[in-house]
Amino acid sequence: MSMATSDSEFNPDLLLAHKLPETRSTYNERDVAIYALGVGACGQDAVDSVELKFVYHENGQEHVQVLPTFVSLFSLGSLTDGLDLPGFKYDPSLLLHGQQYIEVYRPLPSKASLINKVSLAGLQDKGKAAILEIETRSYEQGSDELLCMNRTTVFLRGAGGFSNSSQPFSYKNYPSNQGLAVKIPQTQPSAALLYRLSGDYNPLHSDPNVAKRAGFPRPILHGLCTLGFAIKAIIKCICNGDPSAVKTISGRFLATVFPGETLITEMWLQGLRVIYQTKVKERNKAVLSGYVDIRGLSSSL
Ligand SMILES: CCCCCCCCCCCCC/C=C/C(=O)SCCNC(=O)CCNC(=O)[C@H](O)C(C)(C)COP(=O)(O)OP(=O)(O)OC[C@H]1O[C@@H](n2cnc3c(N)ncnc32)[C@H](O)[C@@H]1OP(=O)(O)O
Repeated sequence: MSMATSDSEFNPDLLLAHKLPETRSTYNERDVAIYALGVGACGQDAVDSVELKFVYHENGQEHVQVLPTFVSLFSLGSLTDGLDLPGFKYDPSLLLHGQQYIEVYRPLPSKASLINKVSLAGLQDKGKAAILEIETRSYEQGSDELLCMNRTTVFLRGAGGFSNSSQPFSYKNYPSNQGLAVKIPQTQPSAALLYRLSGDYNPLHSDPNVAKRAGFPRPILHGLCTLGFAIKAIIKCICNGDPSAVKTISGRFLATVFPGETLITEMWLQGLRVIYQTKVKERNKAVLSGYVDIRGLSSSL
């Protein structure tokens, strides 16, 4: 099935000039802790000395620390209701999260109100699919300080072929240049049901009938949940548990994960870049790969 518009309807100039609406995000210490639990913090040990600070702080919840992948939630506001892009049609039930790129400019406060400025960062025609990239820059309300940036790549199955020409349409407004093995605890069968409470209520992750219509035998795990598990493991193993060491996160979702599967993340340190790959143990299948740039190395490594 192709949801692409006909060539005459597709006008790249119109699409690239299209302004996307700003969104707002407000969160507090409770949201921070629910997110951390959703990506498995303290999942194996309720008093884990590295992970407890993401969920509870002895000096009060205002001191709870925020995992860097928490910022990925700020990109959802513009995406969950669907985007209205002129001359571009797609079937939302066939959408998959393809990649996520994150820059964190300073550690996030335990509660904040943010203004998210959203723009179209890329669009590619891959024939059988279209790839759409949405950039979200999040500013703290009041100080107007830029805290973080997310670039979300959505893989729209069946929406390719819209630029019927010898050179398929490809637009990107950003530069293209942007062994240690660790076992991450098995995800719980309820992992997606807990993670959705952080704000991504897409029924693909909870409703068996919606999952079947999208071509899956059962609901699949959120890509950003898998990313949260992987980056948390890197913080634990490479950053000595310090979430503020993380500067940039990049990940591509290679294959779907089903809640309850065991995730194993392998990581390799190259200077201040950690290259990582996450596999599902039961199927020996790579499901996520990417890199994390860190600010420095702790002396205990
Ligand atoms: C208009 C959009 C509005 C959005 C509205 C609602 C959005 C809601 C919120 C947004 C967040 C997204 C929703 C969240 C959903 C999920 O979490 S889904 C779960 C996480 N994701 C996955 O499980 C996906 C796992 N990956 C796959 O299943 C496959 O990799 C794939 C994406 C289906 C692609 O496989 P395949 O069709 O076999 O592709 P290829 O033939 O290998 O490659 C074709 C070209 O596409 C490029 N490519 C391949 N994979 C990706 C990828 N993950 N990201 C980006 N690009 C990819 C590949 O390089 C090929 O390009 P060329 O080399 O140029 O040919």
